Amino acid sequence: MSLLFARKAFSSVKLGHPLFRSSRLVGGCLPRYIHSLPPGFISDPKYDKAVQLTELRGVNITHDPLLSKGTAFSMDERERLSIRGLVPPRQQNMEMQLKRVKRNMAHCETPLSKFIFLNALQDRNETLFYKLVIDNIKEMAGIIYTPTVGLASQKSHSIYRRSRGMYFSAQDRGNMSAMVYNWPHPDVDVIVVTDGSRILGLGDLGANGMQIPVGKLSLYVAAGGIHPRTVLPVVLDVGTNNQELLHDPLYLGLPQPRLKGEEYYAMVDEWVRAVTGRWPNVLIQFEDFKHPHAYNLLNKYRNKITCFNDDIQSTSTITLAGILASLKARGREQEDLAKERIICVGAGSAGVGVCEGIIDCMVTQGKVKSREEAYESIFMLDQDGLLGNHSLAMKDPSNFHQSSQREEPLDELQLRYVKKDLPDRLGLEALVETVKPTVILGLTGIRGVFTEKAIRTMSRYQEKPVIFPLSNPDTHAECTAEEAFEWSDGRAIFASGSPFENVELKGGKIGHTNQCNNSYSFPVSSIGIGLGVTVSKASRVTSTMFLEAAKVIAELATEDELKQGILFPSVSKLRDVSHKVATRVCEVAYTEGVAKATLKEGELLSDLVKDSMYTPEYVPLVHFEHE
Ligand SMILES: NC(=O)C1=CN([C@@H]2O[C@H](COP(=O)(O)OP(=O)(O)OC[C@H]3O[C@@H](n4cnc5c(N)ncnc54)[C@H](O)[C@@H]3O)[C@@H](O)[C@H]2O)C=CC1
Ligand SMILES: CC(=O)C(=O)O
Ligand SMILES: [Mg+2]
Repeated sequence: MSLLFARKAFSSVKLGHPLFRSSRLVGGCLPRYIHSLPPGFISDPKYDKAVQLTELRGVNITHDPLLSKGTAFSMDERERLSIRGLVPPRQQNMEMQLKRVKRNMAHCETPLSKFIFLNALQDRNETLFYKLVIDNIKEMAGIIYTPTVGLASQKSHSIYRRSRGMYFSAQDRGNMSAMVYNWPHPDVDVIVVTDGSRILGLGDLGANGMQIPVGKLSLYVAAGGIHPRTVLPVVLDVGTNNQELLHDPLYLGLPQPRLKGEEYYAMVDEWVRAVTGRWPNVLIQFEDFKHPHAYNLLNKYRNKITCFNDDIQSTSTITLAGILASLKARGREQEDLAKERIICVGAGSAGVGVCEGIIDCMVTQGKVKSREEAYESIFMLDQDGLLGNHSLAMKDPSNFHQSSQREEPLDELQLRYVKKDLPDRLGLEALVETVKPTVILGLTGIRGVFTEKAIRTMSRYQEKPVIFPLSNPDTHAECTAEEAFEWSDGRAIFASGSPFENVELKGGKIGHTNQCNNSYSFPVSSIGIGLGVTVSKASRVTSTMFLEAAKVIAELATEDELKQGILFPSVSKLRDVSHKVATRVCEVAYTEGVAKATLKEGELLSDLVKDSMYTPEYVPLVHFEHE
């Protein structure tokens, strides 16, 4: 089909035509692209690849980041799409554009200025942005995501340039089902939503929290191959209790205290109804909701819509994968998970979520008689110390955490972890001496919680202590990589939520650091899961998907890597790993009967996933007339 013919052929295509709603409908004669074409794309044998349809012309194209190619528009496109004269005369390819972008970025002196630079690029030309991010993923992820995204969130109202995503505020109650139609793209596959109440370990940042959904979805696209046209970052602005923001005239969210109780849940409910009303198959990822809202919302919606909570469920996947891989690295069997003694410091959404995933795995391995027995392996602390037996507390005050008395009673989930034979509020250092843990996890958001004494004591009992300070950003990690290696005499198996450089050890050895983060680790967990759910059009996100994803990830590091304390495969395999995780998640979706995508006879799930993955490349633009 020539372009001329394409133009004629599509001149009668109306918006609302199935072509614009589902790429599958064009697939019958175009098997290679059956699943991969996003709405508005069609295969053109002349190019042996997809072409993108647009009814726009001129600046409406050059100013649209999803359509723009900057200086790379072909002469033919400039002619046909009324772009001639609107961009400089010389056509350049993407390689040349990348050279310019990198050179300009090198002038940015701080991580925040790099963040602003990349944001601006994303707002001009998403294809080029994603090409840059994918080709330089390690460097770029630290800017568009943690740690820099933390600082960008704190300063979001000061550095604001242009809006991305959608805000639904308490003022919008009653209007949300109409408002969702303000989003210009007809198909949305993935929404990441936050209420800004617990942004990384930085606390309540209100509407500034938008940077997190934006950053996570950028990684979804770059690492997971979800099409950028089908993702939607959202903030639910229910107010903020952050006094500094409330008193800052530049703050862009509602300057009012957070909604509470029924009012809060009613607003979330209205929003869920609005988005699922317009996009019934959308995957909703709840992100950075404070405890107990995080669990309450997950429990309310997990069996009704396609959703999951990233902090609770995917953190569990990646942490479990890290622990399983560490077992191999320590010369033990993965099936011996139940023999581990794990201290988890932090009893919030992430801490409890991670530990529940570990318990699920112990139970499926069949080495414990009951779920209750599995809980015996995990010791959980909050800011007041161990969740222990209240009647044993305070016999020897020197052993106890010196902080305030626990204000809230433990909730149903935390109560599962109470140790009846250990005193309540036992401090970390005394607990480490008592329990001699093999693994210590930090999910508190508090820098310095892993003290020198705690780590040195742990290292006395363990040849290779597994030390995971998982809080973000790096300034809020429970300990640094240097500290972990120094206090363990270089023997730690180390993983953190935000990236830390490898540490030079005595004798020229290297202390390898791993990044264990729900959305960005080598590999990714939520992204692989999200891709699998989207491709299979799963109606529910099930616990088995998270567990199976962990098992896939735990198998990926090579023997040699494991010996060096490297738990996850190298960055160069990032997209391969997303592909593997997504394929396994699809298998689970079909096995559990929640997949809705119809498979063609003989079609392999791994091909289905591969064909669905977005790659940033310029595709020919074809104009069609809207009748
Ligand atoms: N690496 C990763 O992929 C992820 C990391 N996180 C990090 O985990 C942290 C916590 O997140 P959530 O559980 O959602 O927050 P949350 O607010 O629900 O829970 C925080 C918990 O830490 C406890 N805590 C606070 N200060 C403490 C102290 N000094 N000692 C011991 N416990 C203390 C609190 O009592 C609470 O139980 C955040 O910093 C976040 O960045 C969260 C999700 C994913
Ligand atoms: C990584 C992440 O989701 C968090 O720190 O909240
Ligand atoms: Mg999070």
